Amino acid sequence: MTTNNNKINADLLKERAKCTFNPKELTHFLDGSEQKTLERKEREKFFLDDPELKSKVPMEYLSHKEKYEENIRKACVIFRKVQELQNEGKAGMENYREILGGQLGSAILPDGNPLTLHYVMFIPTLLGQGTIEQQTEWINKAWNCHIVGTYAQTELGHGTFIRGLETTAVYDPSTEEFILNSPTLTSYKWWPGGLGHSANHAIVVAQLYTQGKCHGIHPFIVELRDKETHMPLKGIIIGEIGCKLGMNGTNNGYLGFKNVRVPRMHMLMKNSQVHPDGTYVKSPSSKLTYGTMVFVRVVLVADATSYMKKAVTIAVRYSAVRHQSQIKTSDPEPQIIDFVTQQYKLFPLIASVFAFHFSANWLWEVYNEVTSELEAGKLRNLPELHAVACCLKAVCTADAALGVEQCRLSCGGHGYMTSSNLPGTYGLVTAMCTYEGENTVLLLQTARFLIKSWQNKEETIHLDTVKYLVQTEDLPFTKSVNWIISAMKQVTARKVELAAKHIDERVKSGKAPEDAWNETSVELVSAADAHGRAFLLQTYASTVESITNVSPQLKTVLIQLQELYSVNTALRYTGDLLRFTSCKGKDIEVLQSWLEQLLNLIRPNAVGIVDGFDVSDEVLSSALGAYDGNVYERLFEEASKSPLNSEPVNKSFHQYLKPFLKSNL
Ligand SMILES: CCCCCCCCCCCCCCCCCCC/C=C/C(=O)SCCNC(=O)CCNC(=O)[C@H](O)C(C)(C)COP(=O)(O)OP(=O)(O)OC[C@H]1O[C@@H](n2cnc3c(N)ncnc32)[C@H](O)[C@@H]1OP(=O)(O)O
Ligand SMILES: Cc1cc2nc3c(=O)[nH]c(=O)nc-3n(C[C@H](O)[C@H](O)[C@H](O)COP(=O)(O)OP(=O)(O)OC[C@H]3O[C@@H](n4cnc5c(N)ncnc54)[C@H](O)[C@@H]3O)c2cc1C
Repeated sequence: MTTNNNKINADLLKERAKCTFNPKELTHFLDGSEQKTLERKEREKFFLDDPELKSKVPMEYLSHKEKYEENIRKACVIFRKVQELQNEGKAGMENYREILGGQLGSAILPDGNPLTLHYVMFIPTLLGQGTIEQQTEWINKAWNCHIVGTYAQTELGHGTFIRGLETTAVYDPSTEEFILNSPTLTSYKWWPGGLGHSANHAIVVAQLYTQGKCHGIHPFIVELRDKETHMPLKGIIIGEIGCKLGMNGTNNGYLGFKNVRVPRMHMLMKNSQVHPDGTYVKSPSSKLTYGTMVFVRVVLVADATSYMKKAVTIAVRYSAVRHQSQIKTSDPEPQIIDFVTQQYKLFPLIASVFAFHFSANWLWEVYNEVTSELEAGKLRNLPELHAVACCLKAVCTADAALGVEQCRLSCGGHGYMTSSNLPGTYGLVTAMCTYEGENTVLLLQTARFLIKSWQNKEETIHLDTVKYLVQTEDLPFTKSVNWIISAMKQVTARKVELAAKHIDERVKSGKAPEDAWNETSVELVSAADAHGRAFLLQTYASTVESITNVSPQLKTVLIQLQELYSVNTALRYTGDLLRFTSCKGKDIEVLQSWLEQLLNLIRPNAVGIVDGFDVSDEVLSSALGAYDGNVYERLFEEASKSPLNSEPVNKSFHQYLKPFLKSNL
């Protein structure tokens, strides 16, 4: 998509003129500093200005096969450039976050990157699960892309219940090898990104058998394809799984094994080991095998934020440019952003970008702290990290998927155009609700931790993220963010208490604990969701309160957005507030009118705030969302790229339509 620098849309000019703060200051705040903004822009330029990373034809007009071929071409260019950055000593986490994620990554490869799994799961698993010797052997090869890997865990029959995986790895002490097999159709690996035709290695998660005993699932490094010819190696059955709702460039694959032998040292042995004679040494915690999933859940919260930033930027700018209908018959057609229902659709989404951003930062820091502790053999904080990562991943990706769809709907018919980039963005975001742990399943993991926390009150008081469960009180209603936070905590605590009580009652009535859990699971999911909301609200409030290094103008906007996020959350949970706190119907009316006031306060700054997100036109890739607001020109320009418009009459007219018309004469 080209950028028209000539003319800025008059409505956008007006919007920018009335903005009460400096959007650049917001950009620096979100990036972390002015220097970090410069680095990000330099990085974007480094990738986006490369002619090799531009497509001649819009990707959506390519066939499935062509799409893959174009994607892998670009992915190789991207990774070569990533290596260049590495060689210049610029291998920071931000490079990977942007080039693999929803910001820069999805601009260059809007249908997903077939090599993402190499960096996001293959290398992290080698680092997290390999011994020092294994890392020495594999990391350099992987890091320098002498090999390309993926993470093959999910099978046709099992994605969630990984203890039920069926792929087997049986140890043979006579050759000191593992023999991998796929004993059933349902044991075939199914889904791994890049597995179809890109990766030549995989971390394969399989049931380990040694000395006649199964020891559960473990990770193995398996070479899949010949280094030179790329042909599948003997005993490897491999292919691509076909078209999906979105992400059709990620080359997800299937994989089966027929007596594939790998050396003993191809089992990643940092946590548990198999000795040459077949003796098995147990891991200090079987859950350490699940470590890569925790890492990805943590980074997905930040990634969901990037997609939301893009979608709301598109929808808000478009809403400022688009005129439709009438508010007063005497007046011209208003900008659709002046309809309060439109503001209600979009402004809470703007606010949620900040909520996600602050929680994602918090989660990343805590993840790093707990990972250092794990390295030192301290496992104490892993359950709490797992619980909070599960619920933030679930809540933020679910909200992001709904939010992107809301943005699409808010753009009316033009939002349905591929060239708005909202359908494609939805395709990428909705997948996040399923991969790396299906959201309901993850909420149930958090619920498990909440129930245990409720039952062990003495310990819970020392756990930062859940101590409120045993400390909450039902404060009298006030029109304040503090009341909303305490009320949402109260809602969560009462939901956890009730769920615990109902499990207990079911067990007492003779139900097995597992059945009692299942029968209570709707309540459990709801409690975990509320916990996620309370966490987002609290983190938002603590972060905004601690900000001292911004101008009063920006601080005012940040507070308004925080208030909007809080009030909107409270109104989404009206039923729960009335049920579990002493607030009354009239208090809900106060919240409703507060929400309306906030929409009105944010209205003049809406375009300024999304400008402050600083998503460049190339990254936005949207006819509706570009900085200049020349929406209609861009829609036409994109339509002209349709291959059908390359000739005035398509040959099918003579072949089908004309004979049909004639036959009706
Ligand atoms: C070094 C280079 C770095 C560069 C990287 C840069 C990265 C930047 C990237 C940014 C962009 C991001 C772009 C991302 C694109 C990503 C594409 C991803 C593609 C998708 C991949 C996948 O989907 S991989 C497959 C994922 N699969 C799953 O998630 C499966 C879900 N299922 C499970 O997790 C589990 O099976 C389960 C939790 C549902 C149940 O397990 P199990 O039955 O064994 O457990 P129990 O329920 O019995 O629980 C037992 C006990 O263990 C606790 N527990 C469970 N899981 C964990 C865990 N992970 N960690 C810690 N503890 C765990 C559980 O709570 C129980 O505890 P109790 O104390 O007994 O209650
Ligand atoms: C785009 C994409 C990319 C992926 N990439 C990879 C990859 O690179 N590597 C890899 O290994 N895997 C990958 N996956 C697989 C992914 O991790 C799984 O699809 C995911 O973990 C969900 O598992 P499932 O498909 O078996 O769903 P299921 O578990 O079958 O879920 C179906 C339904 O059952 C419900 N359900 C299941 N168990 C429970 C329970 N215990 N309690 C309550 N409800 C339950 C779920 O909530 C859901 O509603 C990918 C998936 C997608 C969509």
